[in-house]
Amino acid sequence: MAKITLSKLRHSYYPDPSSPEDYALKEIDLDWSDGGAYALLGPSGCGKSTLLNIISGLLTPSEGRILFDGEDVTGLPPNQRNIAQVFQFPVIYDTMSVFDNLAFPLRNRGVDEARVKARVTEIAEMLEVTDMLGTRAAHLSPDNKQKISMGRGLVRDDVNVVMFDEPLTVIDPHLKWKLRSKLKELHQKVRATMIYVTHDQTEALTFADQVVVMQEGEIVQIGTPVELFERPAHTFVGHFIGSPGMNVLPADIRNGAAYFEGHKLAVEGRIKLGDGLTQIGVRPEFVGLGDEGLPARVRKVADVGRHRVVDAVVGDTLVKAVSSGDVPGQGEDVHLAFAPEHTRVYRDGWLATERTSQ
Ligand SMILES: Nc1ncnc2c1ncn2[C@@H]1O[C@H](COP(=O)(O)OP(=O)(O)OP(=O)(O)O)[C@@H](O)[C@H]1O
Repeated sequence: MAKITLSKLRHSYYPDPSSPEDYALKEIDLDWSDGGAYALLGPSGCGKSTLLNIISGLLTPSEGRILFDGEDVTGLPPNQRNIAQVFQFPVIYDTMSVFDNLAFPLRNRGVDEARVKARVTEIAEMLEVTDMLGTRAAHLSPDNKQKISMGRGLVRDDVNVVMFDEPLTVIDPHLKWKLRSKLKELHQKVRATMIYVTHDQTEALTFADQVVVMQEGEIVQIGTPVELFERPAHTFVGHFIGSPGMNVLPADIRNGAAYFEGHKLAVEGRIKLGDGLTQIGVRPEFVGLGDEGLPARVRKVADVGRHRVVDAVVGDTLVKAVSSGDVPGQGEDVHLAFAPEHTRVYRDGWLATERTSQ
C-alpha cells in the first residue's frame, strides 16, 4: 500500500483555460497516508470522478503531479499504477464461480495456487460469502454480486490503493447499511489505503477516517466526521453535512460583534477582520428552545423519530432547532438560545471566527 500525494493538481477539459470557472479541478494539494480510509464527498459535478480518473491514470491532469510513496506516477498508464477499483456496477464474470471470480486478479498476476486458495478463503470469510464460493456468479443477487466485486478489489495485498466509486448505487436501500458497515470492518482488517467516492454523506461518514469535501472543483474541508460536523470550515460543509444542515443566517458585524435580526449574538471567539458577505452558522442541534434568547414563533414541527425538528421564525428568518424533549406547538412563541461555542461567523462562505482557547 502507498502514501498518495496530489501536488498542485489542476484540470481543465478546455484546451486554453483562462478563468477559474474553466477548471473542473481548481488547485488540489493533498496527502493521503498509507493504510488510511478516505472519502471524497460532494454533489454531482463537483469534480470527484475527474479526480478519481486522474489518480487511476485514465486522465492526465492539465497541471500538477501525483506521487505514490514519493514516486511520480503522473505519466504512468492505469495498468502500471497497481490500483484496484470497485465501480458502481458489479464487474464480475457471470460464467465463473464465486471462487474463480475472487481468484481472478491473483491468477492474472501469476500468484501460485496455494496462495490463491489461502487469500480467497480469507477474503470470502471477511465478506461472509464462504458458502457461495462454489456458486456460479450468474445466480447471485445484485448485492451479492457487488460484494464479490468488492472482494475482487480487496483480494490483492500488493496494490497501492483500492478505490471505490459510488459502490452502493445498485444496492437496495435496506441492504445498504449492511454493506456500508461491512466495508468499514474490511478496512480495519485489510488496512489498505482506500478512497471511497460518493455524494452520500452517510456513506462517507460511516466509512472514512478522513473526509475530503468538494464543491465546484475545490476542496472546501478535509476532516474527521466529527470535525466536519462540529466546526464546518465553509457554509457549504455545514449545509451539506447534517440532517437538517446548519442554519446559515444573515449577519451584520459592528464593532467586532455579530448581530442577527437586530440581536447581538455571542459567538465562539474573535471575528476576523475583512470584507464580504457575513453570515452566522449554527447547527440545529445547538439551538435551544426555552424562555431565554431570541424571540421567535414556531412555524412547523416535524417528528422524525428520535427527535423533533422545529422550524421557528425570528423576524423574517427561518431557524431550525432539533430537540429530543418537549417542544412548543405550531404558532406558539418561544425563545431560541444559540450555544456560543457552536455559533460562528462566515465571510463569503468561509469560517471567519477564531475559537477562543479554553
Ligand atoms: N469529458 C468532459 N468534458 C468536459 N467537461 C467535463 C467532462 N467530464 C466532466 N466534465 C465537467 O467537469 C466537472 C466535474 O465533473 P465530474 O464528473 O468530475 O464531477 P462528479 O463530482 O464526479 O459528478 P458525478 O457524481 O455526477 O459524476 C463538471 O462540471 C462536468 O460537467
